[in-house]
Formats: sequence, structure tokens, C-alpha cells
Amino acid sequence: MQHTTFVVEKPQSNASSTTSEQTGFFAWHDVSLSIAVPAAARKAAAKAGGDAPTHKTLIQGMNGIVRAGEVVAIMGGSGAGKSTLLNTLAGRIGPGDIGGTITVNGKPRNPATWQTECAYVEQDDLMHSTLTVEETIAYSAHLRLPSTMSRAEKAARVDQIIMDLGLNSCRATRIGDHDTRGISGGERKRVSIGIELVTNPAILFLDEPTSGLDAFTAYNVIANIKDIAKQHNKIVLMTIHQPRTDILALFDTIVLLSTGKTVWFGTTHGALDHFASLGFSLPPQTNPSDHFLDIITLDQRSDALRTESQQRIERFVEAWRKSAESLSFKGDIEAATRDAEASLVEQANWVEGGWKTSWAVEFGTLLDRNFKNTMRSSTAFAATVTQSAFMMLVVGFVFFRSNDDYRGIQNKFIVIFFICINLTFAVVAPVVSTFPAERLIITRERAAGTYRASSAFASKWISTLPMLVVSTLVFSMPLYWMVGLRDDSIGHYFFFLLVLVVHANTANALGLLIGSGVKDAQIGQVFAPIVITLLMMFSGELVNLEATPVVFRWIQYVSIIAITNKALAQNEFLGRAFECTDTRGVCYRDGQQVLDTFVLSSPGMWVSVGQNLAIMAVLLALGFLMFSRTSQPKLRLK
Ligand SMILES: Nc1ncnc2c1ncn2[C@@H]1O[C@H](COP(=O)(O)OP(=O)(O)OP(=O)(O)O)[C@@H](O)[C@H]1O
Repeated sequence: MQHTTFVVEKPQSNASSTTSEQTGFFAWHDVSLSIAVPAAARKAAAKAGGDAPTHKTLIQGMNGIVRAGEVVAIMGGSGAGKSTLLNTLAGRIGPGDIGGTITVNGKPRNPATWQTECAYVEQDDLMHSTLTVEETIAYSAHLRLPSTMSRAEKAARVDQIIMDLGLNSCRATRIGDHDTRGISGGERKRVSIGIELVTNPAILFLDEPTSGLDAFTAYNVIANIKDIAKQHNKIVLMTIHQPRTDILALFDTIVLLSTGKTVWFGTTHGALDHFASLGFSLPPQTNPSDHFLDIITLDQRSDALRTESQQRIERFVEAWRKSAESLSFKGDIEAATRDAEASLVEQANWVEGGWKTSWAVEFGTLLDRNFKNTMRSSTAFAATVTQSAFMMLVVGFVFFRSNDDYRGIQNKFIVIFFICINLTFAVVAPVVSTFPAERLIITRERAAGTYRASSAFASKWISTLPMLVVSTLVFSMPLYWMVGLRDDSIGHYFFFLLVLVVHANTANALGLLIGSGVKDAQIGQVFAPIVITLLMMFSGELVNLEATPVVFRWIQYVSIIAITNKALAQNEFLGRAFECTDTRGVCYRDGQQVLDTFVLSSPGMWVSVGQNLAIMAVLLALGFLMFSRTSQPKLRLK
């Protein structure tokens, strides 16, 4: 293998944490990853009479070296270990034992700077559908580039990336989603890459960047990546499935994996010669990547084919292990390290770790993005307001102008309880159905060290408030007069609105807690009604709490439905006198009697407001803790 001299330049200005002329190398030697086999799987294997090892080795004996400006493709059949290798090199793995060494310019990856030094483009292009291409990349720049860099410099960086990725013609087009048509699949992938390129990372990892793209678009995306790697001296590693010939020709190096082991690392031509020397020449009219996959994939179609392919793969593994190229890796890496040490200028300053902007800038930028997103989600906005208006009309007409006789009081009692339930469902449901998906975007961004969990959670919470207040008021303001709640003092009206706005906020905090904890929206939509039903059941209106098992009774003290119901009932009935006109004597003398009958007298209504605010604070704190955990990216370098 050839050795060149590598120079890592110090950043020339505060414009970025890295330079556009990065040079260097990334290497891995004898890398392996093994994971503990769960006890249940071991038991099942032992029962079936097979081996029951405590650990499973996913990849082993992996070696490689990639120099600045090179594009390396990791290829292999399904389950060969491509993603495992890429993720191990990128440090994006969960539990497991990592063996061997992984180095950047001869030094182990530094956890403090690694997230800035490298970028990882995930297979799924998770982005905000309402933002345009330019806005999406610009937000990434504002969040990831240092505050010391001017807005003009950041805008110039965004422009450069848009040009480099050939996105100029769609820079003002929205990303779009299933419902609203936006940019094409290839453009989406390029935007995903652009988001990661804003920090000018030295190393770029891409997981299946061509998946779901047609052959022509796939070629354009990889050609783009190749140009960027060459122009800006980037180290690029990607996993890819059976690329067509012209894409294969763009790779400087291919890594062929089979059953978690390397069978080739080098050029495509080298691989063809290597396998030909083992008796597997490229058949005429065949794409080399099809040929490689045909011969290195474990064939599971029958026992005979499995044994035959297993033996062939073992031969390939052994041949590679003994090859001159394989044996020279250690020496290559040592030589490159010596070169790097001799020529590196202040390597420690290659990138700077830590947060790039202050908490306030992160919060402001994320809030701005969230507001933009909410305002542009016109369907969701309209749906929420329409639902509030619709429920207001339905409830308002069903309980229209209830009077103060026995039945009227019963009606008011019921409508107040119903308002509490309806508002809880109306607030929790949309948060729970949208937040888990947003959390995936946040997790991706946090994996790149973009911002703190606290600024993400706080901005999400604050951005939900305007919509929350508007929809609560649309529902409750006319309803009060339609139902005919008390009109002896305007203060009661405003207290009614205040209690409901506080209730909506507490319900919102509950939605954020559930949305932070559940894996996806579907689970959230099942779980949230269960929680709300429990709060409803233990509100004291439906079940006699004295008769319920002790273990459930605490729920009444945290039931926001019970608390709000008490505050609204006291607001409506306290201090009122009723005429007892019913000849059968079934009537209430005064409001206090109503409250006593339904056990709604204590605590006082202002205490209830305080209780709801306290519960909101606790729910937000728990929500934040949950969110920090569930949006925590995987990063393990050892
Ligand atoms: N966390 C895990 N627990 C158990 N087995 C795992 C785990 N991660 C990966 N594996 C196994 O390791 C092997 C390699 O998986 P990997 O995802 O790296 O394959 P791949 O080459 O990327 O496949 P594909 O192209 O199908 O995505 C597979 O057999 C997979 O089942």
C-alpha cells in the first residue's frame, strides 16, 4: 500500500471547528464486537440441543484504513455485518464488547470531540416536512456552528452546501411528507447529507445512502458524495447494497464482508483479481457487485447449499487473512501514524468539543423552528381549532341554557365534569400522536451533539402553548354562556377560563410525559386513553372511592380531572341560593348543598388551581427526565 504524508491544518478562523482542507486518516485494527446472548435465547438454544454460548460475536478481525479524500463502501449480503461495522466505527452502538483499536490520525477517538469530528447520515431521512430545503440546512447551521461565527458566514456555508449538493433548484421547496408532496427521494437524501455537512466534519459515515432510490438518482447521490470527498478532503465510509457498475467505479475502496468477517478490503479491480485467483472469475456481462454477493453470501436455501457456501466463505476468509494486503494493515497503520505524528500541527485543536452555542441561542432557534413548523402545519392547526369549535357547539346545544331547577343543576354538574374530560382528551391526544416522531429527529440531532436535551424539551413545551390557549378559549369562551353557567359576576367567567387554561396546560404536560416515554405514536395512542380513563374513574364522580381498593385511592389526589372539576363546581355553585320549587321535594336549597352532595367542597377552588400547577410542574420535570433518557443518542467509543 502507498503511504503519503498527511497534514492536518489548524482551523484558520473561527468560521468552523474544522477546516475545509482536512487531511488525515481513519483506521481500525482487529476490531470486533460481541454482545451478551439473553438468558431466554440461551435456554431456547440449549433446549433445542444446540450450543448455548453466553456471547455472540457479530464482527471480528476487522482491519481498514481510509485516507482523506477517499470513499469507502462496505458491502456484503444481508446480515453480513455491514451496519454493525459502520456503527462500531462511528461509535453508535449499544451494549457489547468492542475489541481492537479505532484511531483518527493514529490517536484513539476522543469522546469530547468525536461528535463534531464525524457526521453520520442515517438511512431514514428524518426531517421537518414543513421546512424548505434551505431552512432545514440553515437551522442545522444555526444550531451547530459556533456563536462566534457571523450570520453572513453561516449563510455562506449553507449556500456552499446547497451548491455542492446540487440543491439550488429546490432550495425554496418544502421537504414534504406522505400527505404533502415535497422534494424527491434523491433530494431528501442530499438534504440529509447537507444537514450533517454544515460543521464541515472530517469523517462522514452513511448508512445505505441509496436505499429506496432509483439507479439514476442513486448514482447522482454517490457521485455528489464522491465530489465532496475529493474537493473537501473528507473521509467517507458508507454501507451499500449491490451498487450498479458505474456506482462501484466511484469507490476508492470496497470492503467485502461475509458472516461478520472480512473477505476483501481494497479496490474493485483488486477484488476481481483476488477472487479470480481463488477460482471465481467474473462471469461475462455480470455486474461485479452481483458477482461478489453471489459468492460471499451464506446460502440458506437448503442444508447442502448452506454447507457448500459456508465452506467457500471460510476459504475466502482464510485467503484474505493470509493475503499480503491483509498482513500489511498493521504496518500501514503504524506508518500512517508515524507520518501523521511527524506532520500534524496541533492535532489536539483539529476540532473543538463542547456545545457550539449558548443555551439561550439553542432555545431561541429551536423555538423559532417549532413555531414555524406549527404555523405551517395548517391541517393540524385547522383540525385542532375545528375540533374545539365542534365540541363547543355539540356540548353547548345539548346542555343549552340549563336552568337552576333540580334537573338544570344536575345538567350543570354533568357538563362541568364533561368539559374536564373532553379538554383532557383534546389536549393529550395530539401531543402524544406527534411528539414521538419529533423525538426521533431530536435524537438524530442530539447524536451529532447539536444541542442540549433541556433546550429541546423547553422549546417544545413553550411552542405548544399558544395553540393550547387558543383552542381552549375557542372551546370554553362561548360554552360558558351557551350552557347558562352563572352570570351574577363576570369574575366567575374569568375564573372558569383561568381554571381551564391551567387544566389544559397540565394535560399538555401529561401529554409530553407520555409522548416522551412511549416508543411511537401508536403505543402512545393506546396508553394515553388508559391513563386518562384512570384519572376519570378516580375523580370521585363515577366510582365511590371509599369502596375501591386502597391501592388505587391515591389516584384521586393526582387526578387533574377531579381537581379541575372541584374548582369549576365551586366556581359555579358556591354562594348561590336556589328556589326549591319541586313539589316532590327533590331539590337543592343552595350551592353548598350541591357541593356537599357530590363531595366537591374541599379543597378550595384556588387551592385546586395551585394543585394543578404543582402537578404540571412535576409532570414537566418527569417529562424532561424521560425525554432526556429516550432521546439519548447511543455513543460508545470503548
Ligand atoms: N443487537 C443485536 N443483537 C443480536 N444480533 C444482532 C444485533 N445486531 C446485529 N445482530 C446480528 O448481527 C448480524 C449482522 O447484522 P447487521 O445489521 O450488521 O447486518 P447487515 O450486513 O447490515 O445486514 P442488512 O443488509 O440486512 O441490514 C445479523 O445476523 C444480525 O442479526
